[in-house]
Amino acid sequence: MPTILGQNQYGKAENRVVRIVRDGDTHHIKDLNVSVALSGDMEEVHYSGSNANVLPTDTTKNTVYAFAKEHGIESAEQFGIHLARHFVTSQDPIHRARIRVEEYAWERIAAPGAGEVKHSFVRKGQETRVSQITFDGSRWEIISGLKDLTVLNSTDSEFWGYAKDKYTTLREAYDRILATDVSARWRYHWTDDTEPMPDWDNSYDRAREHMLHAFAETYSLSLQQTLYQMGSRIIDARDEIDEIRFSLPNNHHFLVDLEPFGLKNDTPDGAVYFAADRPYGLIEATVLRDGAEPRIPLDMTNL
Ligand SMILES: O=c1[nH]c(=O)c2[nH]c(=O)[nH]c2[nH]1
Repeated sequence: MPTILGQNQYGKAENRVVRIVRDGDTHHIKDLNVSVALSGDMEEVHYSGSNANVLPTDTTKNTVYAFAKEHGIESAEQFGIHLARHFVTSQDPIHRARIRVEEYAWERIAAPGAGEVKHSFVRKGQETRVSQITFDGSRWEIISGLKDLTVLNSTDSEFWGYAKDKYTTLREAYDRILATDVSARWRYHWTDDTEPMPDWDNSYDRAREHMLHAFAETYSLSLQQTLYQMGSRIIDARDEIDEIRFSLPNNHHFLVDLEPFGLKNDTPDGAVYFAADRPYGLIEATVLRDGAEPRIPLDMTNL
């Protein structure tokens, strides 16, 4: 049976880069995990083992560190744009570069007496910022987002009126806990080098803020409804974003049956829940600007 090579890409994954800017004794830290994936005229290396078109993955790693030194890290997106442009424009056989960046946030330790410490940091335990930068020599695709942003509403959430069959045992809920670990990816309208770029950091902060406010302010009849509110709030408020996709586990909290111990656990005040970790409902959807093309992959969580 004849065979042919299908889709392929290669590069160095998970280059951990930490850059410290020392502004007198006040230091600033950027902490990234950068993955490079290149594709182009790579038939020969697969068919015959000729490496003539292969820029070594080791070189892609070195480039990440050299660029961090030479160009700095203004934002994850900007850094990815520099790298993608470099690989595609400097190597003829490379036609496409995809750079994935995870960013870990650090905050200064505030020590009693010393005020804010200028060079001691504690890693923020909250979400991880993520982005994916793709360049094919003419068009850009920038997808940014976050994962593991854990949120909880202790009221203003109901779930009832759902379809029922002979396997349905779920009790209708008129006041439940709604909790999730938000994983979101949004796609920027910007694709063309000649157009002004968004302010990536500001856009991230605003998108995160809109999403949290919508989560807090929505009186929820389902996690699906809350998801749509979170997405549409961002699309309405941020012109630079055309599409946003969410993957939201429903982190179930079940009231514990304490009847065996003669304890009633049916009042909202002091109610005791079992926080289950699995199985969980998984609610996923994309919210689009009207007319925009859906481009964020359905299974986006490793992106
Ligand atoms: O917000 C929810 N959406 C569902 O689709 C669902 N299904 C379920 O069992 N509980 C919930 N909650």
